[in-house]
Amino acid sequence: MAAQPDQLDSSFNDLDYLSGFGNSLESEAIAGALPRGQNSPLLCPYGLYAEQISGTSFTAPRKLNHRSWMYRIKPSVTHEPFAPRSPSHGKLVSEFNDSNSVTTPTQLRWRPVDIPDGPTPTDFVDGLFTVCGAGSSFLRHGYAIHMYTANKSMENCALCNADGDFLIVPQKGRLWITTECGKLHVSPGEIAVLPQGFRFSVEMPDGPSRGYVAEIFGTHFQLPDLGPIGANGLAASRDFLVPKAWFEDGMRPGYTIVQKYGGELFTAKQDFSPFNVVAWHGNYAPYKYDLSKFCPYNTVLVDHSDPSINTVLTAPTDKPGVALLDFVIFPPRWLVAEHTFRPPYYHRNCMSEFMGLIHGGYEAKADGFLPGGASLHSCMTPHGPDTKTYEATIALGDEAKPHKINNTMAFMFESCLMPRICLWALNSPFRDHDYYQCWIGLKSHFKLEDAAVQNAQI
Ligand SMILES: O=C(O)Cc1cc(O)ccc1O
Ligand SMILES: [Fe+2]
Repeated sequence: MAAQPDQLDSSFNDLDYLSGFGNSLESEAIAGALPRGQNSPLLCPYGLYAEQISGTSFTAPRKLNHRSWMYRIKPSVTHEPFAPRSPSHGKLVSEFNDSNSVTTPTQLRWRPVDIPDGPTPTDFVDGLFTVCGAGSSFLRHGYAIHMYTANKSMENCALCNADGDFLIVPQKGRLWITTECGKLHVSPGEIAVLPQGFRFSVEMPDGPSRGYVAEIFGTHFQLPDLGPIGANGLAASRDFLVPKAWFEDGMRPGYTIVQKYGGELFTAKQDFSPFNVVAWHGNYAPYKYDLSKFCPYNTVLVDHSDPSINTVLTAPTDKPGVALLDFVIFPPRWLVAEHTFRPPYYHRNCMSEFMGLIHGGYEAKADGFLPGGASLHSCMTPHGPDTKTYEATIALGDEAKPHKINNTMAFMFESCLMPRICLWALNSPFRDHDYYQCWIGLKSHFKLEDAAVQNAQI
């Protein structure tokens, strides 16, 4: 059969996906496995069990309602009782308070955290640690920002996050994620969203791996409105890829389900794989997105656009225009503004900004912000370009020609909630305690003589 245009695309190299954001989709690993005309027949095709997963309350308005139906070999309830995981994890937080985190308005920056090597291999679950966050998964309002460093695949176990949705940003090493809806292959430069409640298992085919995770409680990611931009631009719905049904049958003795519930981990044993869904349909499913597909917008005459112009996904609050968490990127793009200071402006923001770097450099920092590193500028904490960036920009002056920033992919998790910081992050050996030095050298360019000359001319 001749190759379809989509199959020539590099994302389709290995796996085939469904596409679209928030669509109602359906997929059968075996033809005829999806019941027709109803969701819950007395007997499902092939003797499968019908099971619904709800991502919103049953009564959520239709445009916000998320649910899917899975047709599986055994229902997911077929397991022994949950018990606290031993050893307990200890570095995951889902309700931020003074027993597990502290608060500081200081500008924070971290070098990339070392990836474990040597005799104690670490998988995605053990390698995940909370950096900061706010609110509570119990109260269904808030977020947590985690990072992971790991070097081995999860074996005979799956994670289920009852607390919220994970938005995973791999920085080093691919992630092969098996989910109940099927498989996702995610490379650095792509992101994956694992919505609340889905069971998934992460393989690390490249060994040592590192990345960032934003977790949101009580809501889901949406595509941002485009307003006057129009009907196209930024992230296109068709570029979001959803797995096709994939299942495994047979016994898997000692299989462990790890349930993250209220920031704590619980385990339950079962003797079969949770990835036993032969067919599914609905609009609640994991997905991935390749950031290089993003169509960025920017100023074409003067001044610097606010970073919201490049929002990939947004998790809303009930207040219009106020995000629980925006995922914003700073992709390769042309800078063309005339008589304009082109790097990010100096600013204080009522929202809090956590930033990471996937590869390359970041336009506001000449040094010290490295791929795999991170920074946090909390609510109203001043920040902006470092001294080197400021001086280099001014030195170039008005002669700056249109210029393309290449080989870069920085991102920001921006939230209206003020983050508390976990002590292991604040006291981390990777914390850059000299971060403030990058601005200390900013000197006054104020020339009172110019005012005197002008005043004399009046
Ligand atoms: O602080 C940052 O580097 C992120 C950022 C970038 C930008 O172009 C404008 C505002 C902003 O907060
Ligand atoms: Fe900022």
